[in-house]
Amino acid sequence: MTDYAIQALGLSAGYGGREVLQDVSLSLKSREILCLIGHNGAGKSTLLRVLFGLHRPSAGTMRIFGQTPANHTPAALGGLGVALVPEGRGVFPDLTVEEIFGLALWSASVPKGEQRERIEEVLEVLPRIREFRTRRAGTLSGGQQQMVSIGRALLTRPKVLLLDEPSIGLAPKLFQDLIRPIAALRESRGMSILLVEQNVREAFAVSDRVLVMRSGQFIFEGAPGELDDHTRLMELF
Ligand SMILES: Nc1ncnc2c1ncn2[C@@H]1O[C@H](COP(=O)(O)OP(=O)(O)OP(=O)(O)O)[C@@H](O)[C@H]1O
Repeated sequence: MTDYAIQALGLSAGYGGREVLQDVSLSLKSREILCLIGHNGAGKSTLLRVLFGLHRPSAGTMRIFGQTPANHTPAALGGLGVALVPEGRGVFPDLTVEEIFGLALWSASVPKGEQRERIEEVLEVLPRIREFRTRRAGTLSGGQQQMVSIGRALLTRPKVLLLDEPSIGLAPKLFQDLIRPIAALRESRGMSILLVEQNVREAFAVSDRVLVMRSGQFIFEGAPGELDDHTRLMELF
């Protein structure tokens, strides 16, 4: 068994002939929390979409726990244990939280007899969802919707969680309340997490390693403590 959750080598990707990711290589260790930061448009979301099979790279290879996905689709990557929580939550506003979870369980082909247990597992991590599970997602606050979005991803029991800017629209304290129980899944469930964030203070507090991206390339890799000096951080942005 390899020690790496993700090994990506030489990934390039873009849109309509414009290259956004340029020969990017990244490794995420098993049980590691890696924080990816960078300015708007640097290519962070594109990288997550490539890693989840939503966007096909024009070059490069990927292995998940040492295995090459059979094809470059979310079904194949999901089958190897990868889940993405997209930027902007993406919850269906007219559906209740229970319906959203039901749909996620159905599309992941989780047998009926196991569905209750899966939901209970998610409620253990994010207990506040219980209070609003019968409400339509469109009536929930930003933080509550973010919990639903993360909860939906956890229902598939991922081994690798890709989180795209979960703090957007949340007050720092709310983000802290959200990210800490997710980060704890590394210990309790052996999960590996790739966290794209702008809220560096809270994100660094839970991360083992930081990558900084600029114009589709990594320009820094190191421990969060190396960027405590904000002047350094500003130079990199
Ligand atoms: N579907 C798309 N079609 C065309 N161009 C796109 C598409 N999605 C993203 N881009 C472009 O690709 C570049 C990288 O975008 P991406 O969303 O990956 O950056 P990001 O680092 O996640 O930015 P942000 O922090 O603003 O979310 C940007 O120039 C963006 O305009």
